Amino acid sequence: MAHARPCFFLPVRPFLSRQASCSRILLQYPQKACIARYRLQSTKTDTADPPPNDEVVPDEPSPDLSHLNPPPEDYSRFIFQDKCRVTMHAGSGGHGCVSYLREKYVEEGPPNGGDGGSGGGIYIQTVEGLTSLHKLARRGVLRASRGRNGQGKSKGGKRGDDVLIQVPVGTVVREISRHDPVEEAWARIREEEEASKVSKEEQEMFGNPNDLEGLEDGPRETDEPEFNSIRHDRWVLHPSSKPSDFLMVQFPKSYPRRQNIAAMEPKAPIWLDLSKPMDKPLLLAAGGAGGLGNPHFSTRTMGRPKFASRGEGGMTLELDFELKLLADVGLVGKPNAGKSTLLRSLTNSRTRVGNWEFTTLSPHIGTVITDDMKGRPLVESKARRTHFTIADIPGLVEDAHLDRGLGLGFLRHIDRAGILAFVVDLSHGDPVQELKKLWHELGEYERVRDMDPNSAEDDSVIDWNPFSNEDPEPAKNPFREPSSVTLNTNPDGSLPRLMMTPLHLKPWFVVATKADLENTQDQYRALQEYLSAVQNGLVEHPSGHDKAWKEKICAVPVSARRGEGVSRIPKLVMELLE
Ligand SMILES: Nc1nc2c(ncn2[C@@H]2O[C@H](COP(=O)(O)OP(=O)(O)OP(=O)(O)O)[C@@H](O)[C@H]2O)c(=O)[nH]1
Ligand SMILES: [Mg+2]
Repeated sequence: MAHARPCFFLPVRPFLSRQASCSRILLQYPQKACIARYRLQSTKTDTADPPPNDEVVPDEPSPDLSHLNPPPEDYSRFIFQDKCRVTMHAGSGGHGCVSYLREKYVEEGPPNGGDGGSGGGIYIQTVEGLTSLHKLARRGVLRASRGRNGQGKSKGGKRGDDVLIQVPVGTVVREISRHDPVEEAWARIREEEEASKVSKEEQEMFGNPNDLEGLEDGPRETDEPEFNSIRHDRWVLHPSSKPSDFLMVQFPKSYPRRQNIAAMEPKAPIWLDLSKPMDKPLLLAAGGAGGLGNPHFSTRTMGRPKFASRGEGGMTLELDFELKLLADVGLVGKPNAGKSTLLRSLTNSRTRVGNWEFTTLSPHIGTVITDDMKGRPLVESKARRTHFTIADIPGLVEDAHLDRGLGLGFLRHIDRAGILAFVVDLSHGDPVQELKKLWHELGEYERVRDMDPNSAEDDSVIDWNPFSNEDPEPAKNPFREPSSVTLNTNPDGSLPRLMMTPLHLKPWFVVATKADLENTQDQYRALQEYLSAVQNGLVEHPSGHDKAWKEKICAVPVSARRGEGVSRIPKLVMELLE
């Protein structure tokens, strides 16, 4: 029996060969093919070219020049934000529930309203790998969710979801303002107690309470039960109840409550210096405590209370976040000096390079790996470090302190750098004068920084150490005042000061770039002579300080574009890091 042959009609497209589809793309976008060919050619010719100036530049294998002098389409957009302000709302607590047991043959069951869930808290954690605050800045307002209300059958409400803020290592968090409903309620209660104390004293003295003024304010629930004013902001009433039901009800004194974890909050006002990665989050603001269900208020005289308490409001914090990048080496130089090219030649960074000023508009960090990933160091050092980081910031122009160019704002990112590397262009102007001008701008930056009113508050900075095993001091009073918690204080109770080494005391060296260009030897020689004179104390230190660091000042001639001479820099940095 003959079988009918199955016949399939398949679309032709999926069977098009890969080569055919590629050629179709090339037809559609001919410029792409050109770019690819250009890349191939440029790599070939660049590697074949010998360096023109062999005297200054040490012999080294020439790397792929397209990496150090990249074509424009190689640039990746880098969104960077180093400052932002964010408002955060901790969740408020859910309300307690008014309910009673309902069962067959139980006519008037006991109260069984559940407690409200507590509100979600706000936590912060530093994470390695993050480099910018732009994600946080984009959010603007953060809200932790509210706790759910309690339910009948003694069911407690679900607690609100927390908010975790992840920030880069090196973020400084400062409080701008806070609105804490619990704290405000306590302040009101204290005021009322003061006022009632004064009124009692006056009653005793004059014996005429009718003459007194201003004593009607505030909750007087226990004093005058027959004229109860129901405080709806504190109590949830049974839905079927009428105000007249509460005429004879004596409401208990209700004090604002906090969650127990609120004792872990840092002292107000918040000032945190998060300079290390944290393995667990730190609580910034605990959510409001949940309200209590009606069983909490049953007494011998009132077995079935018709009310439950409301949840507490959550705290609102307005915080300022500032990122101070933590790099071991900070590159300081004029625009177009070749800082970014140097960073690219030393690291895998993809910082933008261009032959015009202000190519770099935001700081970039690159990491130099100094071991071969097999435990063997490529650079011998006593410090046994396997890597160090370099920060490239936008160039400094003359009179940057007068807000010329991009100003001095970015210099705060090299505030914490252990070593300063001055990048001077040998092919453009006098490198000695360039170096002096850069030091002058650094001095001006320090002067402006110290004049900053915020720096006066440095005493209150908490350099939070996530690795310390000491727990924050427990609160003595459960209804604590904000100042009762201290975090990582010194034994004498004072807060540790955030230490910033003055810039002139930091080790520094000079990177003389563009040494491959013609007529740069004389400039380099003059620079070297000047630096040895500074080291021997024959001329004034360019910072103008007598006690400035001048132990091992040197200049490294490099052609960052060809990647030549740059291998001296990791060795030098490792020596200085020791
Ligand atoms: N010949 C030569 N050119 C270099 C060298 N280093 C950098 N350049 C060129 O100098 C120009 C500026 O380099 P960048 O690395 O962007 O300079 P920059 O200091 O980062 O500039 P800004 O970001 O504006 O501050 C680019 O065209 C580089 O190719 C070098 O060693 N030799
Ligand atoms: Mg640059």
